[in-house]
Amino acid sequence: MIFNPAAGRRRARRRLAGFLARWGDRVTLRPTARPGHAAELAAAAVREGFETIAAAGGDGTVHEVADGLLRAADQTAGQATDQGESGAAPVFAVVPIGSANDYAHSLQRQFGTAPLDAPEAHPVDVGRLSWTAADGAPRDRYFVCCCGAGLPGRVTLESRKIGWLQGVPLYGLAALRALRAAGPPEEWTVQYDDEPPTTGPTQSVHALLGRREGGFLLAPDARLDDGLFDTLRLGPASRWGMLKLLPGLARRGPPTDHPHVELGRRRSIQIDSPSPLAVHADGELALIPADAVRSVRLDLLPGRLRAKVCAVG
Ligand SMILES: Nc1ncnc2c1ncn2[C@@H]1O[C@H](COP(=O)(O)OP(=O)(O)OP(=O)(O)O)[C@@H](O)[C@H]1O
Repeated sequence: MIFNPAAGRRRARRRLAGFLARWGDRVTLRPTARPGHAAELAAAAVREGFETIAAAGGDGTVHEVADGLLRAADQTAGQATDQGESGAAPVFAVVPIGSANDYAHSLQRQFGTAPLDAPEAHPVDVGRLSWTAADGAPRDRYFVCCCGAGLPGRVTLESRKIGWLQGVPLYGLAALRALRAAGPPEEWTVQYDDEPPTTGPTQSVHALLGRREGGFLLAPDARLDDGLFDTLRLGPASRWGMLKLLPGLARRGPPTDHPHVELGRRRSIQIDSPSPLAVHADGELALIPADAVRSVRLDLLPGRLRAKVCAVG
């Protein structure tokens, strides 16, 4: 179990105590020491052969553990295939002790909770964000719940500067600040699957596997195992138009009849922007404008992970 002591505004330790009173004797607990450490610990746990790898934290911890697990599983599967073995990836368990716990919400809603030692886990889809770095090297990042480019990336940047809120109030305030700082929407070219690309003023593009992004219900009907992203593209809404949209987005999801809201279900998205992009993956910053990346691609990998969520407390 990879445990982020900084999750849940540092209330994680207390939230975990009751869980460990029940499961502690069957768990190898590995606390993180810094951001990014959870991915390294997850990769090491795959190489050590653990059958279940749990992320105890919020969505950032879930993201890092899943990314590290999948990356290491790719390597061990390659080695196992070379040696004629099956190389099944470990089960990914979520112990939600963070603030928003968006991924746990979707897992629980669709599959219910499961004990940590139960063998059953559900095949779920995974997203892969890929780009070419400024040095010309290809890079990628797995995500399990959501990925957002443009405004949501800038909202994530703003949220890091606010230490005293969490959940929807945190991301609501961060959205207000990001909107205040934003210029007019730029002309992005977006291509879904093998549809023709379209170019137009775009605030943001979102790809959801789960239902929520930063606590906002952006994809109320999303399913974790349908082989599709629920996509949302926000067009040239004015700041005032965006402000009017936000409360509904938090509670009910995007309107289906709004002229600047484009919804869909797709397997891949290619985004090209004239300026460097801000992109988050599961709420963790994957790209900031200083990275000078203007093009990203998102691909859905169906049933790539076996996952479950455990009840806490
Ligand atoms: N030991 C640590 N010290 C400080 N930060 C850490 C540590 N380990 C991980 N982190 C970072 O803590 C951040 C927050 O973690 P996480 O998202 O799990 O909790 P949360 O923000 O409370 O939950 P949620 O995302 O569900 O609202 C992540 O960006 C992660 O990289």
